[in-house]
Amino acid sequence: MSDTTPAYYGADAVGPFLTWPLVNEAVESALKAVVKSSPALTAQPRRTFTPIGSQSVQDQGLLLTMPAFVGNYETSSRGGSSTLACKLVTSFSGNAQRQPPLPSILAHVLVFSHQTGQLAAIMEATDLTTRRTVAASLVSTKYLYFRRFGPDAEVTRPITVAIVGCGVQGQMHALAFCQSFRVRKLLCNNRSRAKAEELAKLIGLEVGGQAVEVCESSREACHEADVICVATFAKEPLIHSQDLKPSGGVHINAVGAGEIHFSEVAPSVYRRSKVYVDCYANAEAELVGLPAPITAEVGEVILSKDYPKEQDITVFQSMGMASEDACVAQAVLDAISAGKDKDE
Ligand SMILES: NC(=O)C1=CN([C@@H]2O[C@H](COP(=O)(O)OP(=O)(O)OC[C@H]3O[C@@H](n4cnc5c(N)ncnc54)[C@H](O)[C@@H]3O)[C@@H](O)[C@H]2O)C=CC1
Ligand SMILES: O=C([O-])C1=[NH+]CCC1
Repeated sequence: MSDTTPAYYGADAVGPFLTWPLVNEAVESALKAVVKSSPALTAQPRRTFTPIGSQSVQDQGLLLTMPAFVGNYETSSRGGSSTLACKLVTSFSGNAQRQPPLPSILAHVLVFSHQTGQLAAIMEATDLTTRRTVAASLVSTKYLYFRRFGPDAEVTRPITVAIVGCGVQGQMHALAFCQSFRVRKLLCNNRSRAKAEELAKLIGLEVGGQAVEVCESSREACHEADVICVATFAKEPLIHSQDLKPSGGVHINAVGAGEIHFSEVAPSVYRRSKVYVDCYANAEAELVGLPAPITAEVGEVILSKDYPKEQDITVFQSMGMASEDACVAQAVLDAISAGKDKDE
């Protein structure tokens, strides 16, 4: 009888495989796979939210279950690939205040054989979640911002980036944007100044080569930014229309805010913007009340090459989707197996 015990991969085993080329490619595949006209076969039922009620707002938490099957999607290493997975992720926004602090978002992904349904692996996915979310912002910025200026703009065009919210997501966005694009200036703002200062120091140590400023307000951070990444739990808007560069030509990655994804950005911004999402089906359920129509899915833009105009204000309303986790987890598993095959 064959051994049916699933393999367990902890954070240390997964971490070395979460390189930007691997994660970006898997996330771009997922963004394209969910588009209706895509040749990939995707089933991504609505994710469930289980609220964990408590008297204290700080202690409130959520458990999300996120299943996805992505069949016959393109990868550079294997041609057509398929994946069946379910991510279990919790969101406890008070965790950062605990002693010692814990991440607000904690996750595992279960990866199944799409041929037999057997559970093949359980993978720690906290860092995977952070990186795939950042990758969705990187890919969106490439196609929704840079490509409006030409085919090589993501390599040649210098940009000023604002980071609003310098927690786990904000830090990883700052690092990845500075490492992936020509960032001439990085402007950091956080509710508590100490975290923005911590991030400025980290960027100086890890990247260097760009000016880094700590800003007292989100307005100060955003007023000259070409690209803005906002990742907080704020229920009230942090970015207003008058905070943006008067000339337009701004892209916002709206990443955070927990249950109401769009609360960080003011209606005044949405009303002037073209809004893009990772997936229509999730948007229908999770963006009820969004103060603007949705222009397209990011994957539609990648496939159609119908890029925004130079002076447009664009918002990537990132919700996070299970297909991204499934494609990244599968790519990590494939890389682990390829490494094992080489050793044998
Ligand atoms: N779109 C997606 O795929 C994903 C989105 N997220 C979301 O990203 C957001 C940030 O997550 P993490 O960085 O992991 O959390 P974190 O707890 O590490 O960082 C949150 C940051 O936001 C700031 N903040 C919290 N509440 C605030 C408020 N009311 N006003 C201003 N600033 C506030 C905190 O000072 C902290 O620096 C959350 O809303 C989370 O749900 C997380 C994972 C995936
Ligand atoms: O997609 C995801 O994993 C999450 N979105 C919001 C919290 C976690």
